[in-house]
Amino acid sequence: MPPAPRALMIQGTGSNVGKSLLVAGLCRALSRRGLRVAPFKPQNMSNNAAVTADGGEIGRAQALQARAAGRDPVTDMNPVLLKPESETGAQLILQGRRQPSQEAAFYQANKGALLGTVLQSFHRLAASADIVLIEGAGSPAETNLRVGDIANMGFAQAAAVPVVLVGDIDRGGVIAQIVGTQAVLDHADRACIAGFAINRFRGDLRLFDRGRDDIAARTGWPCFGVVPWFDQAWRLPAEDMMDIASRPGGTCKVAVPQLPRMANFDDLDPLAAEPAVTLEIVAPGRALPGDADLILIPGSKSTRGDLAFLRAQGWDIDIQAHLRRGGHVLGLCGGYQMLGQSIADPEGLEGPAGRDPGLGLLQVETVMTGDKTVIRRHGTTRHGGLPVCGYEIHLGRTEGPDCARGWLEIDGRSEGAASADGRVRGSYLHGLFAEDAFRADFLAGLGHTAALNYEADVEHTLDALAEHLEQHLDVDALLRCAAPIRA
Ligand SMILES: NC(=O)CC[C@H](N)C(=O)O
Repeated sequence: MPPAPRALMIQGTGSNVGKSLLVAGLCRALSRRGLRVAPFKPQNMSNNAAVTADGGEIGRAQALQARAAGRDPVTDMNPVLLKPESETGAQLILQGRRQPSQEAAFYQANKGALLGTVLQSFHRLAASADIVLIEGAGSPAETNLRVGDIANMGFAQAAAVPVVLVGDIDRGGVIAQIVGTQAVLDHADRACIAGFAINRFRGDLRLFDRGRDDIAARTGWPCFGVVPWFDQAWRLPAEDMMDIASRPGGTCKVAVPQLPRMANFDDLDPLAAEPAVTLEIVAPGRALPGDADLILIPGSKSTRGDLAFLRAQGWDIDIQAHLRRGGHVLGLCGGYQMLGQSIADPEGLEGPAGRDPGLGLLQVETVMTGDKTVIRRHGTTRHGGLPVCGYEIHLGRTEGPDCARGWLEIDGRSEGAASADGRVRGSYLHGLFAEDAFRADFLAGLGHTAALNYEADVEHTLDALAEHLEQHLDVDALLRCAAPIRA
C-alpha cells in the first residue's frame, strides 16, 4: 500500500508576507524531488481568479502553485473564494461556482458552516497527492476572526495539519510578529505550530542570527530558515492587488489606470516582463501619462462602480486626449464594457440596479446577466490567424455594430470589437498576451518589438525559486514535519 498522503500548512503573521510565493516555490521544489504535490488554500479573497478546465474559478495563486507542481488547477485547490465587490460585500465562489453575493458580516457569522465543504475538497485533492501544501489566509493572529475560522487555525485543527508560521522581515518588526502571534493564540492553536520561517530578508544573512535565535528562545519553536528576498518574484503572475507594480522597461509605454475593483490583471504580467515595455500603473490622483503608446483598461469586478471612479479621476478626459494624439486604447473584459455606449445592470448584480453611459469609444452596449460565463478559450486572430489562448470570466453580454470588427475568432465566431480606425479595441478574452506570437504582433502594431518567451520565462523563474528555497529553507525538516492526513 502506498504511504498515506501528508500535509503541511504555511500561515503568515499578516497578509502579504509572501505565503503564496513560498508555497509555489515549495510545490516546485518538492515536485523536483519526485513527489506528487497538490496546493490547497481553504479560503481565499481575491478578484484575480483563474479558470479551471471544468469551468470553475479559483484564486490565481493556487493556479500558479498548481503549475509549479506540474498539474492542472482544479476547483478543490481553493474551495472558498471571496471576490470583493464593495467595501462590505463580496461574491462567494464555492468549489468553483458562484453563489449569491454576501455581506461581510453575514459571511463572518456563517463561514463555519463551510468547513465540511472545505474538508471534502481537501480530502478529494489529497487522494491524488503524496503531499498537500496548504496556504493560510491573512494571519491566525486576527483573533477577532477566530470563531468559525476555516482559513487558518480552524482548518489546521479540523484537519490536524502542522503549521509553519512565516514572518516578513522586510516590513519590520519580525521578532514581534512571531513572538506576538504566539502570545495571542490560545493553547490549542499554538500547539498546531511546528516552527517558524522568516521571509524577504535583504542583506547579510549572518546579521540576523541573533534575531532568529531570540525568536526560537522566546517561542520554543525551531526555525526552518531565513529566506532572502527573491528578486525575480515579479516575473511570476501576481494575485494580490498590492503586488501590481509599475515596471521600467523600453520605450513602449503601457499605462493602466489603477481601478479599485480591478480583476484578472494577470493580463499585465507578460507585458511587464517584455523588455520593450514600460508598464505604468497610474495611481488615483495622477493623470494618465501623455506619452503612452497604449492605455489598457483592465477587467473589473464592478464595471459601473469602477467606471464612476475612472471618471472621478478625470481619466476619461485623459483617454480622449490620448486618442487625439494618435494613441491606442485596449479594454479587456470590464475595461471593454466601459469603452461602449452603455452598461446596464437591471438586476443589480454588481451593485445598485441601473444603467450608466459608457465612455462612448466603441459602438457596443453591455447588459449584465445572471448566468456567469467562466470558460477557457482557444482561438486565433482574425488577421494573420495567430493562436490566442485565455479565459473568459464575466456576467456581461456585449453587442453592437463595432462587434462586426471583432479582431479574434473563437469557436467559429467573432470576438471583441474595434473602432473604425482600429485604435480602440476591446475583448472579453483574458490572458491573451501570454501567447508570444500574438504579443509580438500586438506590440508591432504599436511600433515596438517583442523579445520574450513568456511561458519559458515563468518556468525558469519557478525553477529559480525552488532552488532559492532549497538553499535557504530546511526542506528536509519541513518534509519530516508534514503529518499523514487522517481519513
Ligand atoms: N472579469 C471582468 O472584468 C468582469 C467584468 C464584469 N464585472 C462582468 O462580470 O461582466
